[in-house]
Amino acid sequence: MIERIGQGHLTGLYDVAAVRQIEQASFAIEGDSFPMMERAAYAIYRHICHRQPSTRPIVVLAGGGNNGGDGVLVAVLLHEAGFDVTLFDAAKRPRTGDALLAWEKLRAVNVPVQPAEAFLAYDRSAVVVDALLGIGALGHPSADFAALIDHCNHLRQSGGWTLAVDVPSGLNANTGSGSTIIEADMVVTFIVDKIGLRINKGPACCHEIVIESLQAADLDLPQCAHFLARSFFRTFQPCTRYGDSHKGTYGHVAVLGGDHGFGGAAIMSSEAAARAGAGTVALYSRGVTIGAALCRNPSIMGFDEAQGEPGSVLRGNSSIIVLGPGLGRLEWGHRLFDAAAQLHCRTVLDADGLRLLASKHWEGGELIITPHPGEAAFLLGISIDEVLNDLISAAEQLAQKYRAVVILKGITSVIAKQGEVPVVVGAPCPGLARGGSGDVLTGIVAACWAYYQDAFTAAVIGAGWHNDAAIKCAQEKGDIGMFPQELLMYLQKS
Ligand SMILES: NC(=O)C1=CN([C@@H]2O[C@H](COP(=O)(O)OP(=O)(O)OC[C@H]3O[C@@H](n4cnc5c(N)ncnc54)[C@H](OP(=O)(O)O)[C@@H]3O)[C@@H](O)[C@H]2O)[C@H](O)CC1
Ligand SMILES: [K+]
Repeated sequence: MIERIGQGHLTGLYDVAAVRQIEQASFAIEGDSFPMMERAAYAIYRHICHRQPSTRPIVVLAGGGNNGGDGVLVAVLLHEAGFDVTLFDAAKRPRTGDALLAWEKLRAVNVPVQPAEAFLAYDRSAVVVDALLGIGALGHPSADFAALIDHCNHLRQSGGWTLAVDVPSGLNANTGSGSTIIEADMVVTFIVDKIGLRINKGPACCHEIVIESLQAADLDLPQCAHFLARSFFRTFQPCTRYGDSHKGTYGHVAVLGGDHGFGGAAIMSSEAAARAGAGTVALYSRGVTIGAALCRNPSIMGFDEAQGEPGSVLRGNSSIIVLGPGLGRLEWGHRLFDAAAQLHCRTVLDADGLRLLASKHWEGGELIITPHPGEAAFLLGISIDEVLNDLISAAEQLAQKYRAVVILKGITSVIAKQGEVPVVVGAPCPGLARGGSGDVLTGIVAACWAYYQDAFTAAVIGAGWHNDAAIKCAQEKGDIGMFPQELLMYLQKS
């Protein structure tokens, strides 16, 4: 259980196997599977009516499976309501089961149908309903499907609007991976929220996700992860100050690092800890870095390495150490890493600190580690593709191997701890794709850990808060215009 986050804010993310189980249980209760397909189609139809003018042309791309079946029934509903709808048929073999029943309905009302290849010449600014592939897709889309997906994305770039049925075609609903994927303005996903929509490439292809439960059976199945939506930060202020508090109430963060050439990383991390509300923040670094840090932010305490040992910057063993930003891989960094381990304080470990963790045994305090997929691959001794193809498992393996709370960074981040359901946080923010974003994250997470005693809570709230502030910052400054340290000014903006 995560401190401060009510269960209502954490929603379940499921894999395809769980969806199939729920589907089968629902069909058994209802004694028929077609009514659920009809409810799916009606849900899509309602969203289109709500979002798009009835004068806009609508294209339905329908595959041969049940995802295509949903699309076929949507075309029927739209046609009956007077929309200008054309269905492009991408089935490669005769339809069967529910998909065939849907097709017979379409034939009965004479919806205009064209072969899928004709879509490649379609150039109107339309609403496209993507019903090519759903949770039954196997592997990458075939070449002809990939061409349809590319053309759909091209139309969207030129003013189209795309709604994906259940899953954007080309996206693996379990792993969030894919080569050619539909970019959907809206994804109407059925029964439960699916893990692949929320991790890896999923969030970048699903601009808005709506879950339609379709009155499915309510089974208590294991969740792959929980999801903490950004909306949590609309009402939750992570570093609330209380009237009767003092600086000691909010803990102490000590950033150790910033070797020659990398001073900025340690400066950003310490500044982030201060802005995120740690009671006191100290930076232990090279003299030149300390000078620059104090010029930027005199509220931190700067300790030149010439003045003493790293331990001198702690305030008792409840201090939080940040180790990694600007640590470097030279002898200086190695010494600092060994010295930090000896202090036995709770430690947030990132960047070069993770490289050292892979080669040295950590006998220090409790750890939060914050690898990106490349660092995770290195720490686990596997390839980056293996990490990306199962981010949840990679995060869990790291948590177990290093006995740490893990923030596996990506478009969204996966937070894992042994014995806890992993949590996915965040939403795409291209402005974060630059050096320094991770340094700022470590400072924010350290500050959160200084006032929430629980590491998992600090990691979840810290990672989500960093992402939320970054999105607000990018909205004002632009993805290219924002510097990582500038997101700190948005930590308290509602
Ligand atoms: N009543 C219900 O069953 C409901 C189903 N819903 C919707 O159904 C889909 C899942 O449907 P399913 O038929 O299991 O699978 P899909 O339609 O997603 O995919 C199967 C078809 O796709 C072809 N396929 C598979 N992989 C590829 C690929 N890599 N490239 C191209 N084509 C591919 C496959 O073709 P074959 O030649 O292999 O037969 C099938 O034609 C679910 O997502 C929902 O949308 C609703 O939940 C409502 C109730
Ligand atoms: K689809």
